[in-house]
Amino acid sequence: MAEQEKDAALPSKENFSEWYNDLLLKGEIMDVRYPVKGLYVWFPFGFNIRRNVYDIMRRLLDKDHQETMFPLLIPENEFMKEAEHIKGFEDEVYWVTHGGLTPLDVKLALRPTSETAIYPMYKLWIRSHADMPLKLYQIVNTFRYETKHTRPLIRLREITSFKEAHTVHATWDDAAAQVDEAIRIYTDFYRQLAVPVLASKRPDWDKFPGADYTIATDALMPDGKTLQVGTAHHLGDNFAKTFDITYENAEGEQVYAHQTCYGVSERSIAALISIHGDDKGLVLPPAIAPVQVVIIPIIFKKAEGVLEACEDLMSKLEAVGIRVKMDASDDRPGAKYYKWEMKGVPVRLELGPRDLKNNAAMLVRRDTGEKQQFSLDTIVDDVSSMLDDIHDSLYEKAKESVYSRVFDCEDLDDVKENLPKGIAKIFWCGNKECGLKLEDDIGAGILGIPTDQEECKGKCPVCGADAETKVYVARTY
Ligand SMILES: Nc1ncnc2c1ncn2[C@@H]1O[C@H](COS(=O)(=O)NC(=O)[C@@H](N)CS)[C@@H](O)[C@H]1O
Ligand SMILES: [Zn+2]
Repeated sequence: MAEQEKDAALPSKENFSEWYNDLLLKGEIMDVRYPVKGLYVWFPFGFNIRRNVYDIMRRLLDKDHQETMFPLLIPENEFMKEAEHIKGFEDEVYWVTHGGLTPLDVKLALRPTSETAIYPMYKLWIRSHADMPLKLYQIVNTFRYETKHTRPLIRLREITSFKEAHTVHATWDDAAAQVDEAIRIYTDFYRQLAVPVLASKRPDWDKFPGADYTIATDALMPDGKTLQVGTAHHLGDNFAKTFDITYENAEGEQVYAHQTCYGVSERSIAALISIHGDDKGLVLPPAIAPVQVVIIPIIFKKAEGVLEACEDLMSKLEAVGIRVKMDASDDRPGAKYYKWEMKGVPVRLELGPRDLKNNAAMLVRRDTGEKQQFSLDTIVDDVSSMLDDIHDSLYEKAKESVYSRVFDCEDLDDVKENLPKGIAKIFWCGNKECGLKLEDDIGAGILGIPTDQEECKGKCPVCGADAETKVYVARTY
């Protein structure tokens, strides 16, 4: 790792963009120095976070999904089948045209997402009711020739951690229920990352190409912009008609199946780093921290049993499944504190000769900096409950930060005044021209109709017609 960049201090989180980019290096998350635009390299520490994050996703999905893997390369004739879908991806798809020096007779798309790789196989696998609901997912890399500003973890050209689920159902309603279940799973997934998300139904012009409708989960970033961190799409029978995915119904007729797909990427990691980090570096929710406790032995001339006591503590903590590391290097304690704070280790345990004499150790919380002595007799339970407290307080703080930046607005001036700070809620009559004019006028996007929207009456700020819904609007990544 290039040491020189790591020495300068981390910029303040006030200048979020510089802080974020510098932290990806100092926190050993991703190295942006790979010589292809939009492609980045995972440092092992960052990759360890990724593994913990996707273990949570797998635990949630494996309850009633199965994981599999489809090919990366999609033949042009399959890719070009779904008209809507092509329109959505034709200027983003990478093509493979040669095998070695030999031009391919059929050029192959690098999957930007995998509907057109998977659904020709679903056609072969779906025969009858008994084959549904089919719920498969894969965690793969996908490729999109993004023309907007690329950013590590946020907007990549190779999405390295694309979790895509693709389900098949007998009816439109069954698929609609699955879309709701997908959003429930995502909300739970993000709760475990201590990241609050707002779910809303995207306006029609912003739905996934080829879908009936899209429900998205957005996270609110420190700079007041929202990041779309997960989406679930009701595909109706659009793709089933294109790929001829049918099953025999009770009356013996062949009917088209109904489908959903839903995806999350490494944006999940961008959100947790951005929302919880501070001016000293990463602040990692314990559930995904590669190191949950770092033990720092405070040694003077003679070790006086400190090292042995630390080793003993380490094995006790490991025995209850806590991820613990001891830093017995000959760095000064202050340098050690700086290093492990930068890497977001939730709890630091300090143990010196005096502590040993008092049969105690010092626990320091990374999120609040609070220091407190605990008896060595109860320290394992104290560490476990401290890790739970850290998660809960990170989540409460993050929720508070979101709610304080969602502004219920009466008119467009109100919206414009509040947009730099976060999300605005404003009435909208629902028709497209008003929506596009609204977006144009405020220079921000309509995120959509909140899924937890209660009935309300008002006037569309553009045309004055009656409106029954308020929508979230925000500047977005
Ligand atoms: N270029 C990108 N870099 C990082 N994440 C991305 C990128 N493009 C999309 N994503 C993430 O991937 C999620 C799913 O992408 S998507 O286009 O909305 N949906 C699909 O591709 C569907 N096939 C569901 S898997 C998005 O919600 C967003 O969080
Ligand atoms: Zn209107």
